[in-house]
Amino acid sequence: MLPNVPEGAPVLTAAAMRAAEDRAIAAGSSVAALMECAGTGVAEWVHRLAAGSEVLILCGPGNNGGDGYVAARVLASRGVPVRVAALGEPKTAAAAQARAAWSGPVEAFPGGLADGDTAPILVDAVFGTGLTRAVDDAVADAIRLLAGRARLSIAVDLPSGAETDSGGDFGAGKLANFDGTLALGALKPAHVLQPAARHCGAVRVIDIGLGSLDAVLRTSPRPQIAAPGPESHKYTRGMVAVVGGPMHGASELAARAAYRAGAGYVLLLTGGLPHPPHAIVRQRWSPDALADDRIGAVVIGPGLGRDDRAREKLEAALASDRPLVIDGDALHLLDGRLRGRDAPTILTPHAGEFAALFGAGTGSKIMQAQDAARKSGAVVVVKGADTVIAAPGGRVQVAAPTSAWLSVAGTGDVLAGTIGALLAQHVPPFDAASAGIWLHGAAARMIDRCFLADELADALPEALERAR
Ligand SMILES: NC(=O)C1=CN([C@@H]2O[C@H](COP(=O)(O)OP(=O)(O)OC[C@H]3O[C@@H](n4cnc5c(N)ncnc54)[C@H](OP(=O)(O)O)[C@@H]3O)[C@@H](O)[C@H]2O)[C@@H](O)CC1
Ligand SMILES: [K+]
Repeated sequence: MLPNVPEGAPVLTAAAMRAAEDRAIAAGSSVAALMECAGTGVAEWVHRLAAGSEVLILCGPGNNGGDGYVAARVLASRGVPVRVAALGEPKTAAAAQARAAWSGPVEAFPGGLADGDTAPILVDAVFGTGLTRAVDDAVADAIRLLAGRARLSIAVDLPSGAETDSGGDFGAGKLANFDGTLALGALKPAHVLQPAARHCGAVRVIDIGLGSLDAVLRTSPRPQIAAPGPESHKYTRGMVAVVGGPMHGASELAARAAYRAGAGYVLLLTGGLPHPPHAIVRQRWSPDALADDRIGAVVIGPGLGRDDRAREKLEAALASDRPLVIDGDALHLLDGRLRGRDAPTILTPHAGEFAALFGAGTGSKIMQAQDAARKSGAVVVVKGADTVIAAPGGRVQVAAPTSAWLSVAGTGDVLAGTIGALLAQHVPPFDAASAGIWLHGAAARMIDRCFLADELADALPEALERAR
C-alpha cells in the first residue's frame, strides 16, 4: 500500500511558493504560463480518472480559480463533458484571462448548487494558497455537500478552506473530504499536517515548471538500510539496552521491536523472570548497567514508571555517554535535564507529552518542533497522525500519514525500540528517527487492520525488506 503523499518531497509554505513563482517569472515565465501548466496538469489527471463522466469544476476568484478555468477548457477540448460554476468574477489578471478563454457557460456558486446538484466528478478550484480568512458557511457547506455526493472529488492544490502553512481549517470544521488532491508545483504543509491532511485523500504533485525547489522541510524519504554482510556479528548489528520499570509489557515491546528492526543484541534491564522471546537478554538494573561499551543505544521510558527509582535510572542514562531514545514516562521526568548532554539524544513525545515538556507553543507543529529541538539540543519527534521530526540545526521532516490503526496502546513503545535499533547501528540521530518512523509507518500500512502492538513489532522485518 502506497503512502498518501510522495516520499522525500519538498514541502513549501505559501510564501516559499510565491518566491518560487517569482523566480520562475524572473527567468522568463509568467503567472499565465504557470497557470496554463497547472490547469493542463489538473486536466490530464481528471481526464484519466473521469473516464468520460461529466465533470463539475468550482472556480474561486483568485488564481486557484484560474487553474480551474484552464482545466475546464483543456478537458472540453478533449471531449470531456464539463460544467463550470464560479464564486464571483476573477480578481487577478491571469484568472480573468483564463476565464475569458473558457467559452462555455458559467453557473453561479453556491447558487443553485447549494442543493447538491453535482456531477459524478467534482473538482474544487475555489481557494488555494491565497486563502487568508475563514470561508463563508454557505460556501464551505456547498463544497462539502457537492464533494460528498460526487463519485470522485479532487481538490486543486488544496482542499478549499485548508490553511496552507499550519494545516488548520479555515472552514470551521466544514472541510470537505476529497479522494485526491493535486498539489501544484510542490507539497504544502497542509498536505501533511492535521487536520487538513486527512481531507486531502491521495496527494500527487503536478510539475508546473518551477524548476528545482530547495526546501528546509521535506516529507520523510524511504530509508536505505543495508542487510547484514559476511563480516557482521551481533555487536556490529547494534546492541540496544532497554531500561524497564514496573510496566513490563511496554519495555518488552520496545525490546522486541529493537530485534525486529535489525538490532543484533537486545538487553532488557528489568530483572523479570526469563520468558519468551528468549533472545532478549534480561538483567536486573544496577547503577553501572549501562557501562558496557558495546551498548550502542539506550531506550528509556516505556514502562519506566515515574517514581524515585525511575528518576534514578533516568539520571544514570543521562549521565552515560550512550546515545539515548527518551520516551513515555522518562519524558515526564526530564524537566530540562538534557542541557550539557553531548551524546545523541532523541525525544519521542506525543502531543500531550510535548506540551508538558515545552509548553503550549505558537505557530505550526513544524515550527514548534524546530523550536523544541533548538532549545533541547535533541532530535525531537512529535508523534501523531502528522509526525514531525526536527533536529537542533533546523533540519525538519514530516512523515507521510500512515494507518489510523496505529492509534492503540503499545505502538509508541514499538517506535522507541525501532529507533533504538537504528541508533545502535550508528545511524545519525535525525536519520535514525526518520528511518524508524518510516519502518513503523510502513509496518502499520502493511497490516492496515486492527492489530496488537506485538503484531506491529512482528511486521517490522517485512518493512525492513522494503527499505533495502
Ligand atoms: N504559486 C504558484 O507558483 C502558482 C499558483 N497557482 C495557483 O494560485 C493559487 C493561489 O492563488 P491566489 O494567491 O490568487 O489565491 P487563491 O487561493 O486563489 O484565493 C485567493 C482569492 O480568494 C479571495 N479570498 C480569500 N479568502 C477568501 C474568503 N474567505 N472568502 C472569499 N474570498 C476569499 C481573495 O480575494 P480577497 O478578497 O482576499 O481580495 C482572492 O481573490 C494556488 O493555490 C494555485 O492554485 C497557479 O495558478 C500557478 C502557479
Ligand atoms: K482548491
